[in-house]
Amino acid sequence: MATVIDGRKLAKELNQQTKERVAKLASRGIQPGIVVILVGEDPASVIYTRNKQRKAEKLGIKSILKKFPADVDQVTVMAAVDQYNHDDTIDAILVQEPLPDQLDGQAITNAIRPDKDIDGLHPTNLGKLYANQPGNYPVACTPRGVMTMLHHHHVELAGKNATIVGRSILVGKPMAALLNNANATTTLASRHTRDLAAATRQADILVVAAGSPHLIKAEDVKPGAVVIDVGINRLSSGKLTGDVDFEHVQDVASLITPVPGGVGPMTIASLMQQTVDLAEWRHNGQK
Ligand SMILES: NC(=O)C1=CN([C@@H]2O[C@H](COP(=O)(O)OP(=O)(O)OC[C@H]3O[C@@H](n4cnc5c(N)ncnc54)[C@H](OP(=O)(O)O)[C@@H]3O)[C@@H](O)[C@H]2O)C=CC1
Ligand SMILES: Nc1nc(=O)c2c([nH]1)NC[C@@H]1CN(c3ccc(C(=O)N[C@@H](CCC(=O)O)C(=O)O)cc3)C=[N+]21
Repeated sequence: MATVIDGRKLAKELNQQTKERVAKLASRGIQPGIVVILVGEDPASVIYTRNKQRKAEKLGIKSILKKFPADVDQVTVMAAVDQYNHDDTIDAILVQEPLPDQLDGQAITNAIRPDKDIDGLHPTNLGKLYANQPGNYPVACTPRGVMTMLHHHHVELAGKNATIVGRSILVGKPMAALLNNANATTTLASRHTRDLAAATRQADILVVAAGSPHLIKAEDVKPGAVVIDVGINRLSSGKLTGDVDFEHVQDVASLITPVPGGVGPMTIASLMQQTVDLAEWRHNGQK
């Protein structure tokens, strides 16, 4: 029977540290600030955005929500990014995914100042991550939160097989890079993977970020594996569920994250942590 990772508890501990760092900055007259750009009314995004706003306020971080209607044009969003790039009270810019089709998300990401790029999606930051460069730069908050969880539970990574299901630029790809940088042997799977079960069964560490409920079943998991479920799926019953058949996989795994209460709260805590990182780096002149 697996040990269930308590993401809420770990997030609380991390948030406490962040709060103390915010207080230290306050004594220097600095308040970290984040702006979330939300286009349209995607219901999931609205909920996440609300959670982020609430947490920021609790920790003493300035938080702005910049909302645009779903039919906003490229020039208007680019102008907003430019405005926050130059706003000295803003340390972190987050453009909520998904964006409507008429917008060029890549161009918007590329317009964000790399030292305010809280999701670590700017090519400069992605390049540093892939090159495994030392130094201070932002990394996508979900994979960062997963790494914090793994370290907290003393999960050995060097020489282990890690399979990541899902290759988005926000989750799967940076997750694979972080695990590979930590000397795990990584397999990055997608819909094109011929034998997904073979890829997941060889994993000592299995991270699932596909957005498909119950994609991973007990027989897909190596006995004793560490299973991290990033998926957030809303069932027709209204209940939230991950990508892993938790009920059965917990009998096979050694460590497992639940949904809700696993990766989600750690994503938000990591977002807050990294907002303070960005504020410290910028104000200390370390780019
Ligand atoms: N807990 C948290 O903090 C967060 C949770 N999420 C959740 O994580 C999930 C993934 O998000 P995101 O990465 O943005 O999603 P995307 O939809 O951008 O990417 C999904 C990825 O999963 C792959 N995939 C989907 N179905 C299968 C399948 N049956 N077999 C193999 N691969 C598959 C896709 O493959 P292909 O590339 O071939 O299409 C794609 O690479 C979602 O449920 C999202 O809500 C996201 C961010 C944070
Ligand atoms: N640019 C961008 N960056 C993101 O990081 C990003 C994004 N866009 N778009 C949407 C996804 C999704 N995401 C979540 C964050 C927190 C929870 C979360 O707090 N979940 C809680 C509770 C959720 C609830 O109960 O409603 C939990 O799992 O326990 C979920 C999902 C960030 N995302």
